[in-house]
Amino acid sequence: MRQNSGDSEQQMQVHLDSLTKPKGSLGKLETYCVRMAKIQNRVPPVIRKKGLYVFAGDHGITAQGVSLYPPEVTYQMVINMLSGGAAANALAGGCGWELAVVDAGVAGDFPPDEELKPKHRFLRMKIGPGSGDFSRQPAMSRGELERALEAGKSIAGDAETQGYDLVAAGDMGIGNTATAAALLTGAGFTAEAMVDRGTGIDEATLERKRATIKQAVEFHNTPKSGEALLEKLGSYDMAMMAGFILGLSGRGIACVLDGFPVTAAAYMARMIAPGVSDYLFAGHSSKVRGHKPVLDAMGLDPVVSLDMHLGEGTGALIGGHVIELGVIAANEMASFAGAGVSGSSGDEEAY
Ligand SMILES: Cc1cc2ncn([C@H]3O[C@H](COP(=O)(O)O)[C@@H](O)[C@H]3O)c2cc1C
Ligand SMILES: O=C(O)c1cccnc1
Repeated sequence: MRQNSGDSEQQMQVHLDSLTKPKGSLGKLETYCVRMAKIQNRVPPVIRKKGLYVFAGDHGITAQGVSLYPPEVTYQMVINMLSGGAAANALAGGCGWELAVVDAGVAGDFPPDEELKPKHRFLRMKIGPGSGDFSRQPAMSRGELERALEAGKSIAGDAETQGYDLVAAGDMGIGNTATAAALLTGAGFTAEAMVDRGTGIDEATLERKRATIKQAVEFHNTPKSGEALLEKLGSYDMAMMAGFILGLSGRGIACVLDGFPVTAAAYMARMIAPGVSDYLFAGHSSKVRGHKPVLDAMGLDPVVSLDMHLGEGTGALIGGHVIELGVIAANEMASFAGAGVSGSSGDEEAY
């Protein structure tokens, strides 16, 4: 049922209260349904198709030794993901999501599709072969930033064309936890709170990563705008992700965020257009120390907290699955009247 006025939240709560369960007993699943109803302007909301977009790109900051893994893993993991072998493939399959891999800025040329034979859609949108090492130069030019944001917005259009009611953003890029920490430190969080072990660096490397990020943020002394931060301290994949989130505005599509890198990109998008918060969900809270404080600052309550720290959209898929279960309940449950079940004697919720 489509709503004509801004009453979809209230109508959704009335619908939930009419179902054969104690009032409010589906807890946060009800909150998710109410938010979905508002985003779709539809009571009850529907989730017909779901799409995960994994944004891949290389990060010049890896030259400073901030990751445990070599940068070529980004390219290799894109091939692995297109062949179906990554964690994102397993979880997307398990939760019924379609997956598309986006080459936003991987260093290295991929073979043509005839040779690659990708099992998933591969969106070739490379802005450049890896972003600049932001400890000594801007991550990208203003022109590249604009192209990355535009490409991301066009992917939001793709999501609508594909018929997705729910999308998720995932990341694949060695060094991206350093980039995320730099963006958020530049935005005003402390490096101490934002820099963590990523793929599992040791104490000495963590110390170097923290010092590198502090120095880079001071070096650029960037104005606190989403665009300026992405240009100086970001990366092609982060900028494209931010563009994707911005481009979802007004399309009635909800977006589930993944872990620390994706949330950093979303934070940049929110600095550019605060209204993006209206259609964002936090799929999970990752083990990276900075993730939860940033979600708190964005007013987002993570659906699950499973100590995951993988990326690729894996946490978003699990959180998105929980949201979907709420929507399924709202669509499939009988009402008190329909099932001939007696309603409550009062109006109050017990909890
Ligand atoms: C095999 C492999 C698969 C991954 N899938 C996601 N990431 C995640 O870990 C990386 C970020 O951590 P850091 O900033 O420490 O490099 C990114 O590639 C991110 O997508 C992976 C990392 C590896 C090694
Ligand atoms: O929080 C995440 O999503 C994350 C953490 C470590 C490495 N890659 C991603």
